[in-house]
Amino acid sequence: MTGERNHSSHSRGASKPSRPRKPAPPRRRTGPSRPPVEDPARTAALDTLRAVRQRDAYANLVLPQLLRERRISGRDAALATELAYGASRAQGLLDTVIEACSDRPLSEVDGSVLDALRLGAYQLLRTRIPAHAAVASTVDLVRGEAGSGAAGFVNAVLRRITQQDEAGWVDELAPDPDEDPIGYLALANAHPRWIAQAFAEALGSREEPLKLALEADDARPAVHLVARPGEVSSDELAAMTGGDVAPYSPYGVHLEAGAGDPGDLDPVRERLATVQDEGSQLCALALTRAPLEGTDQRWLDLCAGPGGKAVLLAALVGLEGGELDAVEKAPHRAELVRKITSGLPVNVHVGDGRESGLEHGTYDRVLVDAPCTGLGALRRRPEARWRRQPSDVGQLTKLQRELLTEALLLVRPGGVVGYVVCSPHLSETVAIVGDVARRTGAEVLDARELFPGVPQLGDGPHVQLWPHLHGTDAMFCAVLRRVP
Ligand SMILES: C[S@@+](CC[C@H](N)C(=O)[O-])C[C@H]1O[C@@H](n2cnc3c(N)ncnc32)[C@H](O)[C@@H]1O
Repeated sequence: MTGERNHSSHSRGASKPSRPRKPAPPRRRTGPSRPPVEDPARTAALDTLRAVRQRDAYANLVLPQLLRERRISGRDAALATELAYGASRAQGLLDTVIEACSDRPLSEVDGSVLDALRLGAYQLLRTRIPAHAAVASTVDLVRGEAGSGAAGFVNAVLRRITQQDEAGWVDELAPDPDEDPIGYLALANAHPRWIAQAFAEALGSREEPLKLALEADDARPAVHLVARPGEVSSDELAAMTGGDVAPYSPYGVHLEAGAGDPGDLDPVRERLATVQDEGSQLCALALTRAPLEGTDQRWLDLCAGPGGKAVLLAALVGLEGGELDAVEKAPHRAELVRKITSGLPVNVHVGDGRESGLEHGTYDRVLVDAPCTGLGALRRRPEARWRRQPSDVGQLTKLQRELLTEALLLVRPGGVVGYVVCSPHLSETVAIVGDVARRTGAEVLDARELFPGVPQLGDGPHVQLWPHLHGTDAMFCAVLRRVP
C-alpha cells in the first residue's frame, strides 16, 4: 500500500502532499435515465451486436468474453447467447422487416438504434418471448442509451412488426417463389441471395434440397469434439462429457446445441479432446485412408493453423512412428498449432505454403486445408454470412490453385494429396481440382470410398458434405495422387 502511494505522488511530481480527495458528488444525469430494471442478458446481446457492427468483431468471440467479465451465467447467459447469435444470423431478414416497418430507410437509422431494433425484431419473429416483453425490454434499453426520441421510434417500429409473424412477413416481402425460388428461400432462411445461389449450384437444385440445406444452415449447430487418437476413445469421451458418439467419425462426439462453453470441459482442458466439426474430422481421415504403396511416415499439413486437423493427423502418424510437418503463414496461428500439438510429433514451420522451402517429392501424404470463404461453416459463425462478399471468392481461388499445385510437387510420386475447403462454392471446389489435375496430370481418386459408412455422397469422385444430409459443416474433400 505504502509503496503504491509513494509511487503515485512521485510520479505526479507534486511538491505539496495532495489533499485527500473528497468523494466526487454523484453526477446528475442530464440525459435520459437508466432502465429501471437491469437486463444483463439483453445488454450483453446488444453490446455484442454493436461490437460486430462497429469493430468487425466475431460474435462468438465477443459474447463469451462479455459473459465471463460480467459474470453472467445460467439462464441469462443462455438468453444472451440465443439473442446475440440469433440476431446476427438473421440480420438480413430482420433488416428487411425493420425497413418495411420504418418511416425512414435503414441507412438513416443510427447504428446503435438499428442494433436494438434487430434485437427486438429477432425476439418478436424468432423466439417465444411474449411480444409485450420483447418490445418493452428493447424500448427500455434504447431509452437508457439513446433517449426518449429514439425509444419512441423503436417502439413504433417494433409494434408494427408484431402485426405479423415471421411467415407472414416472408410472404409479404420475399420474391414470388415461382418466379424466383432462390430469392424466396434466401429471405425465408435468412441467407444473402448470392450464397443461396452458390448452394443451389453445388446441390444442382433450387427446390427441396436447397430449402433443406438453407434451413439446416440456419439452425444452431451441435458442438462436435474429436477424441485424441491413442489417448481416449469416442465412447469414453462421450461418457466424460455426457455427449453422444458421432455417427461417422470413429473419434467424434456430439454435444447438445447450446451446451455451454466446450472449452470448460475437463477432457478439452486436459487435451484429450479438441472442438472440431465432424466433417473436418472425416476430411482429415479421408487423406489418411487413401491407399498407398511404399513408405508412409512423412505427412505434411500445408495450411495448418489453428491446428485442428494437425492434431488428428499427427496423433495418427505418430502411432505408426512417423511425423507431421505443419506449415502456417500467420505467425500467431502457427503458435496456436505449436500449442495444440505439443507432445505430438509435429514440426511447425511459419511460412507461405506456396514457397515453404520444404523438399519437393518427399512427403507421403499432404493435406491442403486451403483458406476459403467458409460458406460451409456459416452456422458456426453467426455474422459471417452478412460479412462475406461475392468478390471474396475470386481472391481466394488463385491462392487455392497455387497451394494445391505446390502440394502436388511436395508429395512424392505415388503419394496422395487431400484438398479440403469449408465451402461448397463450385469455384472453390470442383473448379480448382479440375483445373489443377488437368495441368499437373494428377490422378483424381474416388474420395467417396474414403468416407466409409457415410450416406448420400452423390456421384463422386469428390465428396461434398452438408448440414442437412450429414449433420456436418458443408466441407468439400478431393483426393489426388501424384502420378509416378
Ligand atoms: C482453413 S484454415 C486451416 C484450418 C486448419 N487446417 C485446422 O484444421 O485447424 C487455412 C489456414 O491457412 C493459412 N494460410 C493462408 N494463406 C496461406 C499460405 N499462403 N500458406 C500457408 N498457410 C496459409 C491461414 O492463415 C489459415 O490458418
